[in-house]
Amino acid sequence: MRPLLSIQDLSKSFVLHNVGRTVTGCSHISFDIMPGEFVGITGRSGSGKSTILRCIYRTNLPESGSIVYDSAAFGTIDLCTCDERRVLYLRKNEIGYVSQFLDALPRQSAYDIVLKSALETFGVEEAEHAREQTEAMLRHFNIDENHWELFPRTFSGGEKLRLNIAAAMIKRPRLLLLDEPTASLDNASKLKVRELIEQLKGQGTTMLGIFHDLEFMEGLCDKEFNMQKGMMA
Ligand SMILES: Nc1ncnc2c1ncn2[C@@H]1O[C@H](COP(=O)(O)OP(=O)(O)OP(=O)(O)O)[C@@H](O)[C@H]1O
Repeated sequence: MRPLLSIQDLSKSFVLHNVGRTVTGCSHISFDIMPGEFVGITGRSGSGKSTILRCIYRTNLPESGSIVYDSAAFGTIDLCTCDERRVLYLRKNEIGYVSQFLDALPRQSAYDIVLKSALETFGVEEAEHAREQTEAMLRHFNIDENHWELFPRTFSGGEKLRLNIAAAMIKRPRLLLLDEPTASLDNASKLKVRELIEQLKGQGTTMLGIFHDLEFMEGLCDKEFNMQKGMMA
């Protein structure tokens, strides 16, 4: 079996033109993720964890190294060098990104946020199916039906997060990137997230996650590594 994601010698630094300095994001990172695996990244604030995830999602353009992803549509593809059109396709169809922040338009209902993802997946010609899937997904992630038409700005942290995960999961990503999704959640909501991750794992989703809370990660990861000053410790 080949890895779903193979990262070799990945480095990214940021040039701060205004102060004439270069800051290391991450340096010489190498690891593999096998299909269905859950890999955890730990490390202090500023150690480079999010930089790795953002390089995979190509929010950051990697500087050197390779991120070889085994895509369903394109076969093996290097996310460091592939063209933007393919990156957008993969974001839409294969790679999901969930953070603690809800990235939604201000006046969009919870239902519409998930429906938008569903329509991107199934196409507007399958609108009825997209609606059914949206409702099933909202129920699956315990979003109260009374909340579906509300703007999620007023939602609790846990509700926003569940909505985020629902919108990401309706696309059935082959690879899910979790960027500290439990930050600022209370213990009950963290447990809920853990349950969701266990469910996703059971469904065979491959995941790479950053968590500050080591207790939370206990027994959850197949592999984990620690970051220190941009490098794998
Ligand atoms: N866009 C950017 N421009 C300049 N410097 C950046 C940028 N993004 C990250 N950095 C720097 O790169 C280093 C690694 O940041 P990164 O966000 O990867 O850390 P992290 O381990 O995820 O931290 P946290 O746990 O606080 O989110 C930090 O020193 C940070 O200031």
